[in-house]
Amino acid sequence: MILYGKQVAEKLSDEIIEEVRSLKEKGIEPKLAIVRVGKNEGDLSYERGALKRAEKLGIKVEVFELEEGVKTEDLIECIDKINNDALIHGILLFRPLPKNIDENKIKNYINPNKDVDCINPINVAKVMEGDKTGFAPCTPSAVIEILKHYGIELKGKNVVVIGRSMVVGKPLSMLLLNEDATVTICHSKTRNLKEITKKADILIVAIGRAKYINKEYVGENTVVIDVGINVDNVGNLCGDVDFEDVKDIVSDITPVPGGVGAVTNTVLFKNLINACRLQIK
Ligand SMILES: NC(=O)C1=CN([C@@H]2O[C@H](COP(=O)(O)OP(=O)(O)OC[C@H]3O[C@@H](n4cnc5c(N)ncnc54)[C@H](OP(=O)(O)O)[C@@H]3O)[C@@H](O)[C@H]2O)C=CC1
Ligand SMILES: Nc1nc(=O)c2c([nH]1)NC[C@@H]1CN(c3ccc(C(=O)N[C@@H](CCC(=O)O)C(=O)O)cc3)C=[N+]21
Repeated sequence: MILYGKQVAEKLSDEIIEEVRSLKEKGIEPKLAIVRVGKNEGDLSYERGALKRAEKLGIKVEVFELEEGVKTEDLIECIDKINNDALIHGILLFRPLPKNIDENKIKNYINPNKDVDCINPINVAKVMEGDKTGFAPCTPSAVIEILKHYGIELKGKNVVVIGRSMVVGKPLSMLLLNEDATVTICHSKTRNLKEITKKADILIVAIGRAKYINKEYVGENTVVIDVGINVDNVGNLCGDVDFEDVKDIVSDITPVPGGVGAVTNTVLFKNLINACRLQIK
């Protein structure tokens, strides 16, 4: 079966539309700030998806675009402005940042109550602890939403995650653990990757290499979740998994586009609504 993200996104959107309506009745206009440094294609793709989604949901978005060469101080100034703006409830800062910016310094500046993509270490710690009062990052949450929507049980399952970034792999592994999955985390130094992935009940791929995972990596009953967003050699969006090569072998698979990415931008606004609620208390 193909696990389409669109259906999951539509269901979540219906719930968000209700929430937006009730906030607007109280005189609150939910608003998100997107902070983008440079013009990375992955960032722009996310931004496009998010702007389209926001329009459907009746949510305002302001994009703060900074030039590729900006200094750490300039970015901090931008974040401070957003932190202190009572009419903005959430901040999405695209990562990774250019090398000349000190990401470790930046992440502490984001107001934890506006941190809808879980960049501030306070929210990261809450994910580690299984404390649901913070914000879990959008992409890992989107993966969980898809699995739950399609009734794919996690409890006791062997789940293999490839990738250990702070945007996807690491926090996702914690969320899976919180759902009682048995989690194996793989990365570029992992030996015998194919042997490990073939035994997975659920294989989640977030490595950032176009169509890297082919039929040699999967088994017949594997559920494959492809988080990757890449551009192939003819300019089309594609995942980290070679969809055509594996689709007739595995039991289920998410497409790209129209899979995880489509849900990520909806979870973003679900988190924004929660941020609004935190800030009006
Ligand atoms: N769908 C969505 O909503 C989103 C999609 N993405 C996409 O997901 C992908 C991953 O993003 P992100 O986590 O930020 O990427 P990073 O580049 O930060 O991390 C990639 C991870 O993959 C590992 N890796 C790289 N090559 C291999 C390999 N050959 N074998 C095994 N492991 C490997 C790296 O290992 P090591 O740590 O050893 O270097 C690293 O842990 C990208 O395509 C990105 O565009 C990202 C965010 C959201
Ligand atoms: N702090 C941070 N968090 C991220 O989650 C993050 C990031 N930085 N940097 C960039 C990557 C990339 N990423 C995408 C998410 C959704 C789509 C998306 O909506 N894709 C649509 C297609 C949209 C289109 O291009 O029209 C789809 O897959 O169907 C794309 C890309 C999140 N990332």
